[in-house]
Amino acid sequence: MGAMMSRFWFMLFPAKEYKIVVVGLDNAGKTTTLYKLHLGEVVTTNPTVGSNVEELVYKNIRFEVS
Ligand SMILES: Nc1nc2c(ncn2[C@@H]2O[C@H](COP(=O)(O)OP(=O)(O)OP(=O)(O)O)[C@@H](O)[C@H]2O)c(=O)[nH]1
Ligand SMILES: [Mg+2]
Repeated sequence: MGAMMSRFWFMLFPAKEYKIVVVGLDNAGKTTTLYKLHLGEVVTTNPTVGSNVEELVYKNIRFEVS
């Protein structure tokens, strides 16, 4: 029921979408910040090879953060 209501809500009021690219020096905390926003907790990280991409939803706004 909740999932159906949620789908109906997003059909009526589609989420705005933004793409955000986070850049910074090595070891600056980019991955830590991304996963804190995504998971709500501080995770143990390793130096990123390539990039991390996650989708976050905040106040009906969808962010693709990489
Ligand atoms: N003290 C402190 N340490 C942090 C903070 N944010 C991240 N760190 C630590 O800094 C180190 C590097 O964090 P990452 O998130 O991996 O940094 P990054 O910018 O993604 O690094 P690269 O992927 O190598 O470019 C980790 O040991 C984190 O635990 C912070 O706000 N305070
Ligand atoms: Mg990283």
